[in-house]
This record gives sequence, structure tokens and C-alpha cells, in this order.
Amino acid sequence: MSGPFSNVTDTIFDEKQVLTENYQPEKILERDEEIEEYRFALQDVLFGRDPENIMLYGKAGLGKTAVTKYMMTALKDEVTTRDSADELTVHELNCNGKTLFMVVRTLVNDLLPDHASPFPKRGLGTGDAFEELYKRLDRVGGTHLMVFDEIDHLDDANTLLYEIPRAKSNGHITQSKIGVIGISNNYTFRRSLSPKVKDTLMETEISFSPYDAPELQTILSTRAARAFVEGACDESAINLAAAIAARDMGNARQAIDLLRTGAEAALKAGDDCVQEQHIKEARDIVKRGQLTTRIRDQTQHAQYILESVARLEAAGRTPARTRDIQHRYQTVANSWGTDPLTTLKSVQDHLSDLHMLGFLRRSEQNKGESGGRYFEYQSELDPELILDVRERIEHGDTLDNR
Ligand SMILES: Nc1ncnc2c1ncn2[C@@H]1O[C@H](COP(=O)(O)OP(=O)(O)OP(=O)(O)O)[C@@H](O)[C@H]1O
Repeated sequence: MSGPFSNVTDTIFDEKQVLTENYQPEKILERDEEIEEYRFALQDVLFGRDPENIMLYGKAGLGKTAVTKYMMTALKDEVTTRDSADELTVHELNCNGKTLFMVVRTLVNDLLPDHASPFPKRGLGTGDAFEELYKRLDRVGGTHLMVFDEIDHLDDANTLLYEIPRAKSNGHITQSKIGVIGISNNYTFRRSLSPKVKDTLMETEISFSPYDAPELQTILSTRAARAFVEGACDESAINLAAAIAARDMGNARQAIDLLRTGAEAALKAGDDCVQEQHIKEARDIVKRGQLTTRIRDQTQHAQYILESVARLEAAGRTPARTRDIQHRYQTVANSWGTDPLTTLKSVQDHLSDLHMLGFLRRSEQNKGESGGRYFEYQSELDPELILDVRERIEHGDTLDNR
């Protein structure tokens, strides 16, 4: 009997998972200098000395997490072969959305023996959690590296970065050694630390710079060799994905996303080779996904006003004055079953915000001596794209392809 899946074939993907976010590459490419700095900063661990603290800086998708995972695995392997090294425990935590208490509590729970009851969520304070952490560290002993990803998102990074690196000199631990590895997208993070922390946190800083197109090509080709069936991906497709991502932010995640989305587009179209046209399609899909997110982040009425400008633009009636936009907005709001805001001022405020956010272009007009000054607006983005995205948002269609 034939069912909906009986004719499914995949002539494109082989190991598709190598193009997904949670795949950890065994080999890190094009990051030799950063790896060298990292190795140097970590090597004390091999000799049973106190580890250095390390801060990694760099924008999204530049390999900070991938390189850190790679280095931690390599260090753990090496430690087992060296008599001079203490036993090594690596704690990895993402600080996004966490409080200091949650972070310290997680570390404590990490160090508890199997079946022990976890540190209570309520009733005790951060000071108690730190006390328990020090007790646990000394009981387990050895060297502990604590990796704090997105450390700039932590509500109280100052206390964490004061307490942990000083645990030994303040006499809180005697049987164990700790090193902190902080990862941040935000170069100004260090400046936000208190002088007390800056003075005492002796650390190595490693900064990750954007990948250029040839570097991204190398990363993509290596992934493609495993991800695709032989002959199912054109080199020109890889080069285009690398070029687009390099021109944007030099982000490897974006380059990999483009290649995967392009390959999915090829598969959907029934083509058996990923080519430039599929990457272009992927770029539009990704762009549309990002725009959907940006538009969805606006308030309901701001979205109606944006849609109104797009409708006027599609009808060739822009640049438009505030009053004309307000008229159109009243129709648009009603069409979505909502009462429009009534004052001209509220429409003006939304237009001004949308201009500041880069959705609208604004030009100032002077109408002779009597008419005074006024603004005209038009869309910064393709109006058809905005209308399409708006339609999808209203109909609950998700196209989040970030
Ligand atoms: N040099 C590289 N070699 C192989 N793969 C890489 C390299 N750099 C990045 N990648 C891949 O690109 C993606 C993004 O990298 P990663 O998560 O390490 O970036 P990040 O700098 O930590 O970014 P974020 O701050 O957004 O977390 C991952 O899938 C990773 O495996």
C-alpha cells in the first residue's frame, strides 16, 4: 500500500546533521591564531598550576563557542596522559536570562554526588550558594574550568568575576583550583566591570574577528563534503553562500544556514544539485524570516502604519504626507478588525519611530512662505515584502528562519 511517504527520496543530503547548530566540528578551521593563544593560556593546567582566567570577545557566529568546546575536549584528553596534571572538571553554562543565584546553584548541583538532592531553589541566598560551591569544590578537588557563555547577559557579572577568581586568595578553597572562561559578544563588557574586578581579574583576552569569504569557503566546503551526496552541491553555491555571509558580518553560522536552507530549497524543487539560484532563494527566505521577526517586534498599531505606507507605496502614492497615511491607516486597522488610534499625534509618533528604526525614509518639505514645513514618508524596504510578511503575521504563519 502506498502512503504519503512511500515516494520520498533524498538525492541531496547525506549527513545533514553537520549543517545543524548543535553539530560540533571535530576540526576547527581558520582559527589557528586564536587556538594558539588559547593553548598558551590553558597550558598551566597540564602542570597542576592555577589556571589563567580567559575572556573571549567577538560578534555572533565567529566560532567562540566551537573553539572553546574543541579546546576543552582536547585539554581533558591531554590531562589524562599527564602525571603532573590534576583531575580536570569543565563546567559549561550559558548566562543568558540567568541570575547570579541560578548560575552558582547550577555549579553546586554539577558538583553534587549522584542522587544527592539539589541545592534548594528557594529559602537560601546567593551567599549560601557560594559557600556550598566552595565546600563542593574542595570536596571534589582537582582543577575546575568554568565556562560562562554570554557572560555580559548575567545580572551581576561583577560579583561572579570578583568571587570566583579570588576564591583561593580569600581562603575559601584550599584543595581545588579554578579558572574562569568568559565569552561575550559585547566588546564594551570589560568597561562595564567595576574597578575592583578589573584590578583583580588577571585574564588573557582573545578576540575573534569576522571571517572573510575564503575562510568561510573552507569551512563550508569541509561541511559540504559530509553533508551532501557526492556531486549534489556545486562549488559556485558554496562560494556564493560564503560571499553573502562575508559581506554581511563574516558569521559562520549564517553561512552554514544559507547552505542548508539552499539545499532544502533544491530538494523541495526536486533538483538534485544545490546551485547558486538555491542560495539566492535561501538568502530571500532568511531575509524574510529576519524581517518577520523585526516587524513582529513592533506594536500592533506601528505594524498597521507600516503596512499603510507599504500599501500607498505599492499604489505609487509615496512619498506620502502624515494625513494621507493616517487615512490609509484607518482603513487598514479596520480591515484587521481593530479601532484605529484617533489622534494625528499618535500617528506622527509611530511614523517617527518607524523612521528611526530604519523601516521608513523621511524627507522634509517646505511649502512656500505660508505652508510651513512638513514630512513625507516612504518605505525603506520592498513594499511587497512588507505586505507579504504582514499577511503571514496576521494569519499566524511562522516563517522564522533566522
Ligand atoms: N572555524 C570554524 N570551523 C568550523 N566551524 C565553525 C568555525 N567557526 C564557527 N563554526 C561553526 O559556526 C557556527 C557558529 O559558531 P559558534 O557557535 O562557535 O559562534 P560563536 O562565536 O560562539 O557565536 P555566538 O556568540 O552567537 O554563540 C557553529 O555551527 C560552529 O560549529
